[in-house]
Amino acid sequence: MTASDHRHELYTVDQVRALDRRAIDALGIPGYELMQRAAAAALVCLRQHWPRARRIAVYCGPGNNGGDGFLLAALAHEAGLHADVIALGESQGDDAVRARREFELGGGTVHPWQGSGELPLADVQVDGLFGTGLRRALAPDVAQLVRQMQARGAPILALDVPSGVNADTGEVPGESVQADVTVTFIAAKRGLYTAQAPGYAGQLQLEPLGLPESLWHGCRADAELLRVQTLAPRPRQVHKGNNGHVLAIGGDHGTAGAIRLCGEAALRGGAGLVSVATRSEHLVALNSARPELMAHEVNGPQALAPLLERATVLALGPGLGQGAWGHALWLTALESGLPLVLDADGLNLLAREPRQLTGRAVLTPHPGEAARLLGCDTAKIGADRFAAARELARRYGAIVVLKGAGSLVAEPEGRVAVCPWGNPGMASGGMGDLLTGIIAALLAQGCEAWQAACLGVGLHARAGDLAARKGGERGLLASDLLEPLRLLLNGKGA
Ligand SMILES: NC(=O)C1=CN([C@@H]2O[C@H](COP(=O)(O)OP(=O)(O)OC[C@H]3O[C@@H](n4cnc5c(N)ncnc54)[C@H](OP(=O)(O)O)[C@@H]3O)[C@@H](O)[C@H]2O)[C@H](O)CC1
Ligand SMILES: [K+]
Repeated sequence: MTASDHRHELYTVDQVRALDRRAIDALGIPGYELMQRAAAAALVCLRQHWPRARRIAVYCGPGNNGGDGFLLAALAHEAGLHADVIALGESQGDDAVRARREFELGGGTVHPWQGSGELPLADVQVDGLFGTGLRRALAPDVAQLVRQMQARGAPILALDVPSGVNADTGEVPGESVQADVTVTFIAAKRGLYTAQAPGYAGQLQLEPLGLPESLWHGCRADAELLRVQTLAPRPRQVHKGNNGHVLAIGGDHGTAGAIRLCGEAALRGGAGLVSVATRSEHLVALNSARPELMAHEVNGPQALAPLLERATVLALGPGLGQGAWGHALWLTALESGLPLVLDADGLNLLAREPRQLTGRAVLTPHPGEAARLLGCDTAKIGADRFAAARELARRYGAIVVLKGAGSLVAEPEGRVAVCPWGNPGMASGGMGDLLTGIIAALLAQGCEAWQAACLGVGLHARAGDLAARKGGERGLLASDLLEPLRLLLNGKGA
């Protein structure tokens, strides 16, 4: 287990608590010392990000997150900074009480938050309100404080978890601090990377508090962060047959765009050949727009059969519709037994006619499709995306990509990877069609399903970030990702 390994591991709150316990019991490091190390690491982080800060305002909650805040304020005083501390009521727990007393004994004054009132001037605000102990939405008086902190305009450093974010699920049950930087201690909490959390955490920094590697040995993590991966360079003596043949099936009346984006992404994703089975009305447009696509008119299963013979991987669903035409093609495609990526209406048809797809399928639902596949509402999906992704993978016997902020990749045995890339500009039409084509292309080039899903999700999100860095998030179009995708696939680009 190397240092980098556990830095890519994601933990639940309970697992982090087990690590705490282990540090205290097995390594003999008192909890208060962990708090002191956290405060010191947080002050270093603050001065790295805002080296000219002279005045800080520290907001302390009732628990140990608040304790981190009190000790940071005490250290800031010792370092010559001015620290104002505002506290939510009394401190709970020995360590938090001790930390508060240490701040006061050092000459600090704690100002109780009365539910309203002017906040102190500050170059940087420190959020020590709640961390892994948050158990419900922020109360109105705390939500008011958070709104005033945001309105102050000074940057916010969140300690461990932005206050208001559920560290296990990434859900924000009410309001939350919107941090510029979150410094999280000992282990990365899985909730910081998915659901609403990425919009509140700002830049994430993991501080292991100088604990020895042995602490993580044998400690189970719940999930892992995707890492940058690329495919091995192509051998010189290669011909198009070596890189598979993707057959994209979809594009009912009026939805040629979806199947075209999917086919084009499969080409840019490196598939050797890409055919498209679609409505006759789209052929001219497809062939003139992208002649490298082999577009075929398919009016029913009979016409699809010879195309299935030649294909090695299917991309089934973009613009497929749920009518008789789409349903007939969907059934025939599933019966072919070919490896496949199932998306959009291909998923909605699966929700209507559930079946196991063991071993050869990647499903790419957004939360709405996921809800239909599980027979629940999207609120339940958002309440615990990890559980939803795992249940989908188990129930359908497939690799599942649960799309959205912090997309998750899950396999039936329970393994989950989280995508740390992507941006709000990608919430636009066609992005999903692209992902389907990319994953199909990777399957066609010999990746097994888990690797194709992880690599495809990572390439897709990083291409979105590259395109957004170039031209901004607003107005980002799916086709803007095609060029960056090719760069990243070949190990070029940022
Ligand atoms: N894990 C580590 O290595 C370290 C952790 N540290 C810091 O400790 C916090 C976790 O501290 P904890 O005391 O468990 O929890 P919090 O400080 O996050 O919450 C404090 C209490 O607040 C109450 N609570 C929860 N939600 C709300 C709410 N919405 N409104 C009001 N009050 C709330 C809750 O008590 P209740 O009984 O009222 O539920 C909590 O107990 C961790 O995040 C780190 O910052 C160590 O200091 C460093 C190492
Ligand atoms: K916090």
